[in-house]
Amino acid sequence: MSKFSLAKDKIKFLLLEGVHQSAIQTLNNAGYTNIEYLKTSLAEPELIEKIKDAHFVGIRSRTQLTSKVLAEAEKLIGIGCFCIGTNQVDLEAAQELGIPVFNAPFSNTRSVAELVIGEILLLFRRIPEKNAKAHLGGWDKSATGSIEARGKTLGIIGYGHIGTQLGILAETIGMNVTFYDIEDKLPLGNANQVHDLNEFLAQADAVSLHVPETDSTQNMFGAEQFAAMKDGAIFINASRGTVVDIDALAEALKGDSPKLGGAAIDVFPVEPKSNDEEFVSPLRGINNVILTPHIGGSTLEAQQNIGIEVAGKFAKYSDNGSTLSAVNFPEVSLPSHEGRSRLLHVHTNRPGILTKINLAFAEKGINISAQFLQTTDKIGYVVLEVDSDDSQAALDELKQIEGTIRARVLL
Ligand SMILES: NC(=O)C1=CN([C@@H]2O[C@H](COP(=O)(O)OP(=O)(O)OC[C@H]3O[C@@H](n4cnc5c(N)ncnc54)[C@H](O)[C@@H]3O)[C@@H](O)[C@H]2O)C=CC1
Ligand SMILES: O=C(O)C(=O)COP(=O)(O)O
Repeated sequence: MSKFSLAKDKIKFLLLEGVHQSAIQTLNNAGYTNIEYLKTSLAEPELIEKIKDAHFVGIRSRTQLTSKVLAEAEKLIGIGCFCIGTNQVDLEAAQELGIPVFNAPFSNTRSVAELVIGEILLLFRRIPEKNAKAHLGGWDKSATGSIEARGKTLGIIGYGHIGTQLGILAETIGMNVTFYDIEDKLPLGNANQVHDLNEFLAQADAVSLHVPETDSTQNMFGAEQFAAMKDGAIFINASRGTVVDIDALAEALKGDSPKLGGAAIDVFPVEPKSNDEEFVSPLRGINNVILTPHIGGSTLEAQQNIGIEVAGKFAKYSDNGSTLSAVNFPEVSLPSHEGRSRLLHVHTNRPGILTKINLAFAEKGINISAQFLQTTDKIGYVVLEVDSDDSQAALDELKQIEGTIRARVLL
């Protein structure tokens, strides 16, 4: 093993937020054993301390990987979000540092869709309210305000992986499904896309949000949107807390004749940093409101599959340089590379880099046996294969190329 490629047991993985043990198993199976595992997220100072010697870091939705933290992560080569959302990572800063960010775009989607179906049924029957009364010794046997889901309209905002599955499940219990999305989407089943948000809101008996946290979704739902909903409709948010104006939501749920019939909220603009911290919210104590601690994707099945998926992406990137499905990085899917050395080169995307590499190698008599290139607007990612005897010379040449962000060799 050469000095310029780390042995597998020297490659350090820092896994935070109690990711499933399947992640450790997957890494072990791939030969990676140097793993630090923590059940919690870390506040910035501790995170900076811990991340300094990590080559890979695995997080869930809580850990904030800001540009400041990333700047301190001198050895970091890969980030894994063991969840769907990647808004907790400064993706651009990671890209500029040549660090791919992976996530698990599918594994917990069914869990979220199932939870929302359950919540729709419970809210339509006013179960949260009746359940709370029964626990206090009350007996509210009444049909007032209780309705069936059959024949009602579910309006889904964000018709992606979760929204589409939710729509299919809702149709199986007899609901009509409409959706609102900034993109034109293929409607599944009998779903119907409505392009005007106000028209969409006026039709729906239940509105459920399934958009990512982006600039366009920040506070996209506020007083104006609640006012445009049907009287007595229910509202569900299991996407991100920043999408909804929480005070406006509280207003729409309060009073003697509230605008909304109920709500189920899983995500909040400010969430406790650990299970020991108090949950503070203007929604506490309001009738017919289900509050859950960001557990939409927290099922055993989802967590196990996510562990395998993201750890598998780490291993493929570390072993072969494959970046397939990275969210901030040129995607290259590569076979294993027996008998040859593979060089990975990340550079700022500018014309002529490949020519420079080829010229430099030709001058040194280094034969390139395979070459892969992918680019985004800002960076390019070249993977080259050379004879193992040439790998050190090739790496030295790559590091000299102007615009190089990172270069490393896999043996
Ligand atoms: N509560 C929880 O535990 C979980 C929450 N999530 C959240 O759910 C989000 C959605 O997940 P997926 O369905 O897998 O994402 P996705 O990327 O498959 O779908 C998102 C959809 O929203 C649409 N969209 C984006 N901006 C929009 C806007 N301004 N207005 C209307 N539509 C817009 C997109 O075009 C896309 O169709 C994730 O980004 C994550 O933040 C995901 C998993 C678990
Ligand atoms: O997958 C997502 O985006 C989620 O919000 C789930 O986050 P978590 O892994 O439960 O912290």
